[in-house]
Amino acid sequence: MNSLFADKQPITIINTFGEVDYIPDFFNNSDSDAFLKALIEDIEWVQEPIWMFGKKIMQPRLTALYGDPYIPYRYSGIEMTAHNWIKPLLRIKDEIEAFCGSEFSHVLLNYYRNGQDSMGWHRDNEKSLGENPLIASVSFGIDREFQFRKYEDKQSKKAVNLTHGSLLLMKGKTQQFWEHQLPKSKKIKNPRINLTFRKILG
Ligand SMILES: O=C(O)CCC(=O)C(=O)O
Ligand SMILES: [Fe+2]
Repeated sequence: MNSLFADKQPITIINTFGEVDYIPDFFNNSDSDAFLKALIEDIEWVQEPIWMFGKKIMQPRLTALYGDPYIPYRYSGIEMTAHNWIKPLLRIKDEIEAFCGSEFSHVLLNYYRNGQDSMGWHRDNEKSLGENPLIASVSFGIDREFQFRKYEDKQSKKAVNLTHGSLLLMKGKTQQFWEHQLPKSKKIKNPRINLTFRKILG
């Protein structure tokens, strides 16, 4: 690992059938506060419809896609065209790339306005991400519980509390063998933003 990051020791969340590492304080508190504010204000948030069991419903969160604007990206049946990078996203991307030692082409952003907003069980296993994608997930705002379960043994579960300024790395065969979700939480009144950096293979 890059020695600049010697103080950022990952915690292992999953180490069978894939690898998931967690770095709670990847960004310090004041940078994280500034990123949360800038992203809420500057990102072009939209609420997209999705088809569920033949019915059109609105996603329970706001989303946006930034990255190379010439590569279209399909996600849960929606074709999204990326907005071009903006400054705060490039600052976050640079830090994550230096830490991971790999590059990303896109970031998918999710804005959970409060505990009623959520994301259901899924895998990020689109063909365009390749066999064993590295997905780098950054969180700002209120803590939310993030859950994993084995795709073929849904009783086998793991959970991690994703805190303000944290980085979660999903690697190797994780997207093949594990699903993940961000469940609703009635008590939570505050917003959270999540960024998943991905590399779309052209
Ligand atoms: O909000 C999160 O922590 C998860 C987001 C996610 O799984 C995704 O964007 O694919
Ligand atoms: Fe995901």
